[in-house]
Amino acid sequence: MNILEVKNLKVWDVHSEKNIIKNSSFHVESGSCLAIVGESGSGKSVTCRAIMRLNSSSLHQSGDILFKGENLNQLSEKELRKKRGKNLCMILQNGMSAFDPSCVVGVHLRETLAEHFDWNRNEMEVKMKSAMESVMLKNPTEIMNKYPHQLSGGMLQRIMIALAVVLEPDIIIADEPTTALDTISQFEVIEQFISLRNRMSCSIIFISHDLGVVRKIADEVLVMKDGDIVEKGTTDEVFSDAKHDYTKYLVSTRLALSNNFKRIMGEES
Ligand SMILES: Nc1ncnc2c1ncn2[C@@H]1O[C@H](COP(=O)(O)OP(=O)(O)OP(=O)(O)O)[C@@H](O)[C@H]1O
Repeated sequence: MNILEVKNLKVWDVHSEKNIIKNSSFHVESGSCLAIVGESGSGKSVTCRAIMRLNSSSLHQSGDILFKGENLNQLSEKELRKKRGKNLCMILQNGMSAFDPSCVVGVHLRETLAEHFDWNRNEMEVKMKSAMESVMLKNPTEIMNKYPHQLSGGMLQRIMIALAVVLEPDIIIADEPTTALDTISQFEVIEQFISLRNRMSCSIIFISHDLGVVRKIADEVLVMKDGDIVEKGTTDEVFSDAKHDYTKYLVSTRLALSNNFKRIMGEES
């Protein structure tokens, strides 16, 4: 069953009249992970933000975004707000931008949970603590009393994943969630995504430049170039039998890069 079906999505800039997403159609199966790959500027983030209807107001969009059969493109902003977080949850590149810098993270977490659940403060803290421990964050109480700038990028990403564990969304959209992290934190955050996938039955849309990670985490891959989907298929198909020249190029150059990286790190290629 498809949890999300995007049909004929078009996004354009009303000022420049540039077509950013030309005519995209794809689906996400329940419980599966779809990776979106493609060069910088190909339209990966705009596609994901269009699903959540979070693009800036100068970008207009048309088409159908069917979430469990309901067209998100036709909901009012108020109706959609109820779905963001609880049904569709977005984890961004930079954890710092997701948190309010003026309050400790516990306040932000409680405010988010209060929008969706009737839990009292104690119930919220118990659930958040257990979720934070499950993503290997030690001392959750201490962390909840810190401001975002007092925590590392990797910790903030893991707090976002812990929040997703508590919210139990149907779909998590992760837009290059490890780009801003150092190699060790990247590895830890990816491990948490894989464990999240295994524990929860949620679906994931995962944008990444790292084809090594995509190969590890995704069931299906969608390749974008200049606002078009040039290829889609299962991860095995795309990596072993790419049809489009651009995908072949991407797979050969990116895997060569990651093999080189492994060699530098002293690992087998
Ligand atoms: N608010 C905006 N107004 C106008 N153009 C935009 C806006 N946001 C994105 N774009 C343009 O849309 C195109 C696609 O951008 P997008 O951020 O989706 O690329 P991307 O594939 O996610 O790239 P990256 O991998 O670098 O994040 C780019 O040409 C970008 O300049």
